[in-house]
Amino acid sequence: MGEIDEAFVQVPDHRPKLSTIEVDEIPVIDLSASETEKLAMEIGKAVEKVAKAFFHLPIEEKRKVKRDELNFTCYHDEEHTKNIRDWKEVFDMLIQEPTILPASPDPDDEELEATLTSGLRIPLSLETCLEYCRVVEKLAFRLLELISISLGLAANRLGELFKHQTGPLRLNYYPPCPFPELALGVGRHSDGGALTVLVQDDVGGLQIRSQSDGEWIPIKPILNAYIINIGDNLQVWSNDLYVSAEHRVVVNSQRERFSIPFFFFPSHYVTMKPLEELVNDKILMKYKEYNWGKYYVTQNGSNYKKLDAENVQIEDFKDPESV
Ligand SMILES: O=C(O)CCC(=O)C(=O)O
Ligand SMILES: [Fe+2]
Repeated sequence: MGEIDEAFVQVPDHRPKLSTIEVDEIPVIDLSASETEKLAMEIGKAVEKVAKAFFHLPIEEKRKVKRDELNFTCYHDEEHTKNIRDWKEVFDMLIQEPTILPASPDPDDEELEATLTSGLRIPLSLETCLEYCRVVEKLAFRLLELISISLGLAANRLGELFKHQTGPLRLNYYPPCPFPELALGVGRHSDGGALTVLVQDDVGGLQIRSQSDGEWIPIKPILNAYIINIGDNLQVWSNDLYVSAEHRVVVNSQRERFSIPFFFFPSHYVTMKPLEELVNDKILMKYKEYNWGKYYVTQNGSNYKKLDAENVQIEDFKDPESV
């Protein structure tokens, strides 16, 4: 079986227990009143086929479209979450045509860069993926409306921040792993944006950390259901009324696994801070403000490889005065 590369090995506290409990704690919401979800599911199946065909290409072919520190789309097989290498391969493409982002993480550099996904020359059907994005973004806007209303805000309050959304669609591929007790497909993290709309196949492996006792709860695959993750942006905007979900992926030695997260990120110029409507003299802002575009670009550049220090995260903006 050989030896595992040290870069993949989790510290003992974060190694997965392979016999996990089965629970039904995750709420399931039926939004099937419109055709949008049905259509998204159908195109989603086509995207899964596209992903399978791409990841089964020889590694040399995939590496021809490999990302680097400056261009953070396309193929990547060296992502480090919390500084440990993930047992996975990914393909990222930006959703908005074009997507506008800061050209560099440097706070003084005001240059912007526009990326057109459909212009890429890639052995993968980008049109199918972009068609899927157009349908899923309708679902994401609808979810944002429901969340805005739940916070006592106007229905379009959050959606307005996504006029020039910056998120990627990601294709995740987890090859079988001979060391599933030592490595993780994705290490523990919460998603950086507002919402993630995730489709997983029937293999299973996604786990979410219970807020009450810290246990890892497996998210059982449900046919034709999306998993919706609350991301860090909603935690900041809602001043901790919504909490981003910590999750990870365990791998197995038998079956490969595919998943497709759609990351819904706001416009690059959005200033991240708790919404004014949700704070007052008594409820203080729990986060200091920061610019979304620079934060995102900084985080992406550093996920690229192993670093000396941990990646930038929302905890870095927690206001010590408010806790
Ligand atoms: O593969 C999954 O189920 C989840 C992947 C994930 O958490 C991510 O890509 O951020
Ligand atoms: Fe995630």
